[in-house]
Amino acid sequence: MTYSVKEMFYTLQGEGAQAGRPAVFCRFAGCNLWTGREEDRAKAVCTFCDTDFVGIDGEGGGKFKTPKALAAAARALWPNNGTSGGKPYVVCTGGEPLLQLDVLLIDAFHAEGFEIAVETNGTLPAPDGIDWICVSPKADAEVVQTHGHELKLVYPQAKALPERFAGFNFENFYLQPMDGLGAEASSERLRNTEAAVQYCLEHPQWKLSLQTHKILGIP
Ligand SMILES: C[S@@+](CC[C@H](N)C(=O)[O-])C[C@H]1O[C@@H](n2cnc3c(N)ncnc32)[C@H](O)[C@@H]1O
Ligand SMILES: Nc1nc2[nH]cc(C(=O)O)c2c(=O)[nH]1
Ligand code: SF4
Ligand SMILES: [Mg+2]
Repeated sequence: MTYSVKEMFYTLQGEGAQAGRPAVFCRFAGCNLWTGREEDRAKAVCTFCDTDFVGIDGEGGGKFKTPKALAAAARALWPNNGTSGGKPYVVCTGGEPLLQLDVLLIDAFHAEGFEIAVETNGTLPAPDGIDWICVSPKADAEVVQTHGHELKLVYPQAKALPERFAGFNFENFYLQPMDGLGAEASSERLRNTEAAVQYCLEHPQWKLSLQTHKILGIP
């Protein structure tokens, strides 16, 4: 199959249990919970998305005709072609990466030496072979991927209380404060961060995930 990638870049994982780890981000185009068009946001299943995943026009983006071509392009972004120490790490995100990430691409990433992580909304089952599965549930979408390495709930979502997911089979449970989108974004982020801190303190199964790349001003 042909893979449609919005952008691909090398940065630090900003969120969750792997925050601070150098990673190639592969942002697949398209999502099953929102078209990505602002005029459709209010009636979408997922309404708070902070990401542009439409098209293939970003840095490092494009159409990749084979798994090998995409994996090689990702590997070319790793410093010194992998002789610099550290296991090459690719984070597949989007959009919704599980619309496109298949076993052939997983095999191709592994053949390039990558450890593979995925950031998914959990509405599609993850294929075998992914090394790190992060599920981020959305209030109005049923989660079918109920096991993995981290569950990272954007908080607060009125119809997705943490209690709904606390019994799922994950190694780590995170609350990530919802970032605002409009003019009041920074005051909303602060208010949501305070609420998330309070919830974690009262329910220590849960840890706080900050979007540290936004704080640092890196991609
Ligand atoms: C853009 S999504 C792409 C991957 C996948 N579609 C998903 O939702 O997990 C990447 C991460 O950003 C989170 N996210 C999206 N919008 C956010 C916002 N406004 N504030 C905080 N986190 C957000 C998502 O919940 C997810 O954990
Ligand atoms: N630095 C950085 N870390 C991230 N972790 C998850 C991201 C995402 O958009 O999926 C993301 C992102 O866009 N940038
Ligand atoms: S599911 Fe993920 S990519 Fe899709 S709209 Fe929501 S946050 Fe954005
Ligand atoms: Mg992001």
